Amino acid sequence: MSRAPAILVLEDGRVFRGEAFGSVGETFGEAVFNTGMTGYQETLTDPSYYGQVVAQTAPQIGNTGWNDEDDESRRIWVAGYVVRDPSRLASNWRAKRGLEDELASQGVVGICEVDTRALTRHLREAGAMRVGISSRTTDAEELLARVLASPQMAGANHVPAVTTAEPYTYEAKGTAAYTVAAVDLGIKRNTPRRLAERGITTTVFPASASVDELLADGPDAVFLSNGPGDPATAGHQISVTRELLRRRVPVFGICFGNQILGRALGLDTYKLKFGHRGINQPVLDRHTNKIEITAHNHGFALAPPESGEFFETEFGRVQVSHVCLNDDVVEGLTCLDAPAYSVQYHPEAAGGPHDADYLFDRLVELIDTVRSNDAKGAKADA
Ligand SMILES: NC(=O)CC[C@H](N)C(=O)O
Repeated sequence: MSRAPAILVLEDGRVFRGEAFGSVGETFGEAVFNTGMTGYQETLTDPSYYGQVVAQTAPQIGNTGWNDEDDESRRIWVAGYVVRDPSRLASNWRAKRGLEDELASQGVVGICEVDTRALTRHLREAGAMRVGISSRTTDAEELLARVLASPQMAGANHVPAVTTAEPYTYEAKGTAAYTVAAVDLGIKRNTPRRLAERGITTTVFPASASVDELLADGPDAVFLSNGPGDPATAGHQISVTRELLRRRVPVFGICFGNQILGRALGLDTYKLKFGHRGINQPVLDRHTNKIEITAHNHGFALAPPESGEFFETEFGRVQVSHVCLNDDVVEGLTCLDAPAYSVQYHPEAAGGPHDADYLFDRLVELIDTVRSNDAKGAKADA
């Protein structure tokens, strides 16, 4: 297959030359790398990647084609895609078409035949930065000028671009025992699916939903999803979360949701040098002292509290309940005096291992505890 020449230019001037992959054109975003050996369809359709140009460190991508089941949302969200060697064959019983056809039909600009190992090592050394990919020009200087004029990830509010316009409901499987209101900051389909398996009916709300809208049908808990952009821009959701904490509504947050809960509890967020993106990140759960292998996709993180594992907030004591064993990054919070907890990674996986699935069981346990305390309280009042 003959391909047009393409170039990739990083904002520090480093240039990689390759060939056009997917749509022919030009695109800009934050250059990041994902280390997953599998799961490229889920990666491409994860709304948390909005605004990012994703390089896959696995050398050959596309082997299992594209199917009709594994999309994690309604479309591909990455700003651009970088691979070493596109598979010439799509071989899987579920494949409906090839990866490149899908990229082209969704207008996603990519580049292949790039030394993704050298690119990744460069990003690890120099940190995540802006990048441009073009199959319209081969002039690196000209593209660099446009890269330098493109927007930064720090300070980016990308949630409005990915959130649902209208609320929708995902029904529980079997007996419906619980209801959850989910704030869609860029939710992946596997989350309501995981909740449904536990008898939870989930209503997914636009990110702009107010506390009253979220609580109108009396849900048992509120879920804060993953999502793209800088958590420092999520002021509305942070104040919604503070109100939920005040009203003692159970809250569970993942990824962006963990950053929102943390900020609502008074912690700061900061940008990691190059982030965590992959499906084999070791995390310690301090509740059980067990290590789980987890799926990550985050470029920001919660700043560790000065007091260490435990810290005091206006909502009571909080524990840093999960930490990443590669670099000690805060990976989860548990409120000890309020019904709220969160993790920085992806218990819904897709792609990735299922070690963290227990976190959805914890939500059911939390709701049951709150329900039985409420029942006791009502009895005591009577
Ligand atoms: N997957 C996510 O929710 C990512 C959260 C946030 N956008 C970050 O990069 O850290």
